[in-house]
Amino acid sequence: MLNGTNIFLIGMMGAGKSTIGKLLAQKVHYNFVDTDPLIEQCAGKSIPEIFANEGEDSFRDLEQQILSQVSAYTRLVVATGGGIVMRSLNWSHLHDGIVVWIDVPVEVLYDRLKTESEHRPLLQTEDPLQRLNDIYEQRRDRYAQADISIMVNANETPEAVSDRLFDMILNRLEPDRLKHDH
Ligand SMILES: Nc1ncnc2c1ncn2[C@@H]1O[C@H](COP(=O)(O)OP(=O)(O)OP(=O)(O)O)[C@@H](O)[C@H]1O
Ligand SMILES: O=C(O)C1=C[C@@H](O)[C@@H](O)[C@H](O)C1
Ligand SMILES: [Mg+2]
Repeated sequence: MLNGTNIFLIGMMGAGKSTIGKLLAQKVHYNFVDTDPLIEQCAGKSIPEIFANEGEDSFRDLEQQILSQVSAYTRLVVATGGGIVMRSLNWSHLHDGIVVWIDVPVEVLYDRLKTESEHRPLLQTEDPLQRLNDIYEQRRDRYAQADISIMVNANETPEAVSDRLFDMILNRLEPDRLKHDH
């Protein structure tokens, strides 16, 4: 049904790409990969260290390289970094697969991230909520280029999101599936 086509999860930091990606991979019997830890392994340092020592452009170069390598494989659910959508070249790889935007209100993102914001270099600022709003505005049009958008509210568990997403993917691939069920 999926024919090995990769599924790429995009969206803001804290949207749940890594959490939901693992659950979705189990449901579709795919392997799960996450570009952020792959970048850390490749660089031999943490993302905050890469940002601090080499700067964001170097991080984005590594991100582009890892995405290109990952895209050579099939049967993957790929959790991406929140900023991967901003390089146009990355879209040539993303569009080889099914792209899913996990869209979460900025206030919910802020609630989730405020206890672990030290791991997100882009939130090292006086007003992280404002910063999240600014980033969302800058990226919204790119995220909206996804094949599937799923809006997630504050009360929906990762399991519920992955169940709903699974149905959305099946319905996109086989729009008549529900009719055949009856
Ligand atoms: N549906 C959800 N409900 C409640 N908490 C969630 C949900 N999804 C994710 N979380 C929590 O939010 C935090 C961020 O989730 P996660 O790391 O999966 O986001 P991400 O999109 O991969 O972020 P990043 O781009 O920074 O890697 C984690 O603590 C996770 O447990
Ligand atoms: O939104 C972003 O630009 C980022 C999100 C994280 O996944 C990491 O890729 C990194 O912290 C940058
Ligand atoms: Mg992640």
